Amino acid sequence: MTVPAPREGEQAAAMSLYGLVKRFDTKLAVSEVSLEVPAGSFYGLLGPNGAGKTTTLSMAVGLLRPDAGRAFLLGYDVWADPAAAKARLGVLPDGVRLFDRLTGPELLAYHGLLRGMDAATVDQRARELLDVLELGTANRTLVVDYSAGMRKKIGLACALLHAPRVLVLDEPFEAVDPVSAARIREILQRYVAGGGTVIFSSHVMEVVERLCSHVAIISDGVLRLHGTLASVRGERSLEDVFVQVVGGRTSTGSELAWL
Ligand SMILES: Nc1ncnc2c1ncn2[C@@H]1O[C@H](COP(=O)(O)OP(=O)(O)OP(=O)(O)O)[C@@H](O)[C@H]1O
Repeated sequence: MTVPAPREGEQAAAMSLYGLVKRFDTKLAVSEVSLEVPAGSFYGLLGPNGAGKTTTLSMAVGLLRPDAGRAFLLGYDVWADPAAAKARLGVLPDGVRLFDRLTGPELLAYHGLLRGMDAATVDQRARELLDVLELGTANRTLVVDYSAGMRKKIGLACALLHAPRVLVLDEPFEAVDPVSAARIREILQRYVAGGGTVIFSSHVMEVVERLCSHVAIISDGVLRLHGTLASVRGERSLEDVFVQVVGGRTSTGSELAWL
């Protein structure tokens, strides 16, 4: 496939995807997904379970090699020039695979070293992140012993540590308590107001409706709708649009009658 070369740097879209395809055996998980995420947007990727959100985002950030298509991050080819792309990117991956035999501060220090940051900056930012995300009291706990929500939060801290230009977050609010969710929303809103771009996947319409400037809806590996929140939603609620686009089985009223 011929792909127009996106502009690099300041003028580039935060993320450009061209015809991404991924197949697992006979299952076509992602089918020709193309998407442009404007710099400075708060972009929500919506879809039902198994729609292909994680697979798409994994290919977009260089964690899963596409069968076809290309992904650009701020104009840098994620697969051909991974160092340039990944230097500008923070990722909270699905399932948050972490080096979990470390404490939170150790994990952040390790991430900082991998990113080539100086120790004093890492130390100062790590302290702030642990404090803001209310992980400071668990400083001596190994990440392996963290709860699911705490793992999400330390994963987010790792993604933020090097102050990336673009954040890609897989279900950042999943398993997180309401107080922490509010804190995370606040951090992300401030980050976008400061010029950053957030792309995140979610099932929660209310969160997407509250935060996002743009949304995309994916189902069965196909991008069904995308654009600004206002253009996708129109006069309806996002949930109505989602249900209409994604479809789903209609209740007969007699299911699970034995229950
Ligand atoms: N490693 C894998 N091997 C085989 N099939 C896979 C693999 N990863 C994903 N799939 C399949 O690809 C499809 C898309 O999965 P994906 O995890 O991208 O969906 P999702 O939209 O993130 O779902 P959820 O909201 O439930 O997390 C699903 O049918 C899933 O079973």
